Amino acid sequence: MKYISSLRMKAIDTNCSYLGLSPLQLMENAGAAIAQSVKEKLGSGKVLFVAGRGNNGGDAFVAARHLAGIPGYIVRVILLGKDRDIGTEEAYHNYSLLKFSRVQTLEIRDSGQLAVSELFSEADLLVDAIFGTGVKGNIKEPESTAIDLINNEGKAGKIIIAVDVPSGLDPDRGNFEKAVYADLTVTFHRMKAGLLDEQAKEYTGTIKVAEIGVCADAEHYTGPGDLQMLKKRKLEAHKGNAGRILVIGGGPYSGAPALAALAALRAGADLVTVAVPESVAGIVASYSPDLIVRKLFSSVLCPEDLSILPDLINSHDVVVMGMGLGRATETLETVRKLLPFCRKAVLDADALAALSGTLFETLAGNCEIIVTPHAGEFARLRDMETPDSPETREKAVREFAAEKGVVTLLKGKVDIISDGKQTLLNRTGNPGMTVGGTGDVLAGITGSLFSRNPAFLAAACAAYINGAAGDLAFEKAGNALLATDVIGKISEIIKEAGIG
Ligand SMILES: NC(=O)C1=CN([C@@H]2O[C@H](COP(=O)(O)OP(=O)(O)OC[C@H]3O[C@@H](n4cnc5c(N)ncnc54)[C@H](O)[C@@H]3O)[C@@H](O)[C@H]2O)[C@@H](O)CC1
Ligand SMILES: [K+]
Repeated sequence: MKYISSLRMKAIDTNCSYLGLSPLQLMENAGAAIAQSVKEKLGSGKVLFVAGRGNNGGDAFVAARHLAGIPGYIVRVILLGKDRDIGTEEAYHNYSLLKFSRVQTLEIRDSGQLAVSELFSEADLLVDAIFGTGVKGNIKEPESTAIDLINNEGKAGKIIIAVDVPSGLDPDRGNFEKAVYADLTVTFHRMKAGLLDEQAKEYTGTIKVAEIGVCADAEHYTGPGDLQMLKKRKLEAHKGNAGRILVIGGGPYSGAPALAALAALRAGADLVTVAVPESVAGIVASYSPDLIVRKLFSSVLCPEDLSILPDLINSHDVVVMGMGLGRATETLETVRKLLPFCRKAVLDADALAALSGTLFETLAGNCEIIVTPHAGEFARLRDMETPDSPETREKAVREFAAEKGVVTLLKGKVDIISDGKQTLLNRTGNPGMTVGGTGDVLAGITGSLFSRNPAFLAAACAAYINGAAGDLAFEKAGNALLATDVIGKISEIIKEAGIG
C-alpha cells in the first residue's frame, strides 16, 4: 500500500499552493469528506466536533458548517482554546464562518471547564479533530483531558470519527502516549504510515482515505514544497556543518569547475575546494576569492594525482566531478580509480564518460552516486538512444536508476529525477539556459544539497533551484542570460524557501 509521511504531505500542500490550489480549498474538501462520513454513520442527531487550534481543527469547522445546513442535525463545536489562539489563517477563517452557520460554539479556558461540559454526554456522535499530523511531544492540557472525554463516550457506545489520524497518534511512526479510540478514521489524500502500525490498529477503527482534490502535478513535479523537506541550517552551526564539497574538474577548460564551485557555495555549502590541474589552477583561483583551489600535477587529471586526491576526498563530504576534465584516456582512468575513495559523488559531464555498467556494480554499497547526464550522455551510459516521448523517457530513467543503484537526474526541457523507486519531474528553467555552464551550476548545487540530504531529494531540489534561479535571471537577461547570472539568483530561491 502506498503511504505518505507527514513531511511529504506538507510538501505537497505547499506545491498545491504554488500551482494555485489554496490550502483553504484543500481544507474545504477535507471538511466536506468528514461531513459526508458523519452522514453515513448517523442519519440525524447531535454531533459534537472537538477541535484543536491547528488545521485539523480547521477541517472540523468546515465539516460542522456543511452538516449544520442539513435538517435533523444539531451541530456543536468545542474549541480547545480561544479564537485568538487558532494557529492558522485557514482554520481561523473557517471558525469565523461558524457564527453565520447555526453552529453552537464553545471556547474553553482549561481542562476543568471541559470536564464539566455536558456537550460530550449529550452527543450521539463525536468528531475528534484535536490534532492530526501536527502533533508534537507530550500531550498537554486541555488536549489530554479532551482525549479522555472522547474515549469515555466511545466506551459508552457513541460513534467516534477521527479527522486524518486519531489525535495523539504519531502519523509517521504510530507510537503515542495516549490517543483517541475511533470507530472510523478519515485520512486525507493518502494513507499515513503511522496508521498502519500494528499497535495503531486498535485506535484507528476502519480507515477511509478521502480524496481532497490535490493536483497530480503537486506530487509528480518538484516545487517549493520539496525544498521544505531539506535539512535546515542550525543556528548554532559551525564551519563545515553545512557541507564540505570537493570539486574535481578542469584541465582543458577552467570555467566549468569554477561555476560548479561557486554554485555549491551559493546553495549553502560552507567550504568548497576546487582541485584542478596545475595548468589552470591560477586562472580558476583568479575568478573569485571565495574559492579554495588545490593544484594537481599536470595539464589534465592524471594517475599522479592519485597521490593527493584520496586524502582530499576523505576530508570532504561530497565529491562533484567531471566539469571541464576532458576525455583523455589517463583522465578517465583516474576518475575510475578515484570513485572507490568517495562516499558521496555527483558525476557530471566528462566523468560520465568514464563510467561503465560494471563500475557501478563494484561501487555498490560503498559510494552513493548521483549522475546528471543530458540526453546524449544518458544514451552513452545506457548504450541506447534516449527516448523522445515523456513517458518512455521517464521509464528509462527509472529503470536505469534501479538497475545501477544510482540516483539519475536526466537534464532536459523537463528534467527527470529518479532513484528507481521514486521519480520526480522538474519544469523550472527556460530556453535561455541552453547556454554553456548551466549544467556545471546544477552539478554544484546538487553536491551542496547532497552533503546534508538524501541523494534523491538533493537531486530533485537542485533541479528545481537551478531552473528557478534561471527563470529569475531570464526576467532580466532574457535569452542572453549567462551561467553566472543563474548563480547570482540561487540565494533568492533558497531564501524564499526559508532553507538558507
Ligand atoms: N495538505 C495538508 O497538509 C492538509 C492538511 N489538513 C489538515 O491539517 C492537519 C495538520 O494541521 P497542522 O499542521 O496545523 O497541525 P494539527 O492541527 O495536527 O496540530 C497542531 C495544533 O496542535 C497543537 N499541538 C501539537 N502537539 C501538541 C501536544 N503535544 N499537546 C498539545 N497541543 C499540541 C499545536 O499547538 C497546534 O495548535 C492535518 O492532519 C489535516 O487534518 C487538511 O486541512 C487538508 C490539507
Ligand atoms: K484527529
